[in-house]
Amino acid sequence: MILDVIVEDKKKRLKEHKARTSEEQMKELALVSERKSISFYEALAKPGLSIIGEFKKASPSMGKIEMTMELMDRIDEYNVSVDAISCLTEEDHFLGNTDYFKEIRNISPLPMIRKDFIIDPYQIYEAKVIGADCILLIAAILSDEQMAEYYKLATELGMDVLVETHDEEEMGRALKIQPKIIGVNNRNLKDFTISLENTKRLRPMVPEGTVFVSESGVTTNEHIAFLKECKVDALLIGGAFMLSEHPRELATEWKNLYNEK
Ligand SMILES: O=P(O)(O)OC[C@@H](O)[C@@H](O)c1c[nH]c2ccccc12
Repeated sequence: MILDVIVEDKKKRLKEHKARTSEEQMKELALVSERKSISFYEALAKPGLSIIGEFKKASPSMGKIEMTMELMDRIDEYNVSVDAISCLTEEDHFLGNTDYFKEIRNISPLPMIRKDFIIDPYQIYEAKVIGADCILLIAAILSDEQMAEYYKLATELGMDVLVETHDEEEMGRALKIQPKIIGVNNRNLKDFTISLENTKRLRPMVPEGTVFVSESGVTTNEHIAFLKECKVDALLIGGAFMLSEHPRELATEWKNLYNEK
């Protein structure tokens, strides 16, 4: 199963990272970091649809993504049309890294989420050090204890957390920690099939006041209309923006479509 492969590769990468900067050092760097986080939560909680625009160079489902524009130009467009940025830092399957993250951090005033497969507190300290405002915790790869512990650690470091779920069981486990932001991934990370029905099915489980994010597979106006019926607070969109030569227009069009009465 691909998710297992990604997590195994992550463990190897983690060893490399720890060999360069020890956990003790990374923790110290995180604790002395003076950067004040920008609220990811607020960016999504405000009235109307919010969009998290993602930057990624590849993915297991899309393969290597041909760049339709320079990184700078893309982020300039995101800066004026979306509410937050997601940047993949996973190296082996998404060709991400922490340097891209920092590069984007330097040219964007928007809150940013570090998108990775977090399985160790080290990555949370590292997220803080590279300037992340939020981290992703994927219920499918974490125990209840890990989810609770990592959520707390990120919060203590001043970051928000997007807890990602994919089915009822994961949603039930995630809700136990009462996260401020919860996401439903429409893509099954075990076999990559996409179903927006996931959002529809799990949406009623989420208590009012919790920010709800629908993630992945959003590519058409029909999808936007469908998700509007589900009443989401935010969408996480990657592929459609990466393949577009005009991500700003697309984001603006979809927001207008969603927000019109
Ligand atoms: O490119 P898409 O289908 O618009 O999806 C974006 C985002 O939801 C997806 O990249 C994602 C959602 N959860 C993840 C967990 C790990 C890696 C990637 C992801």
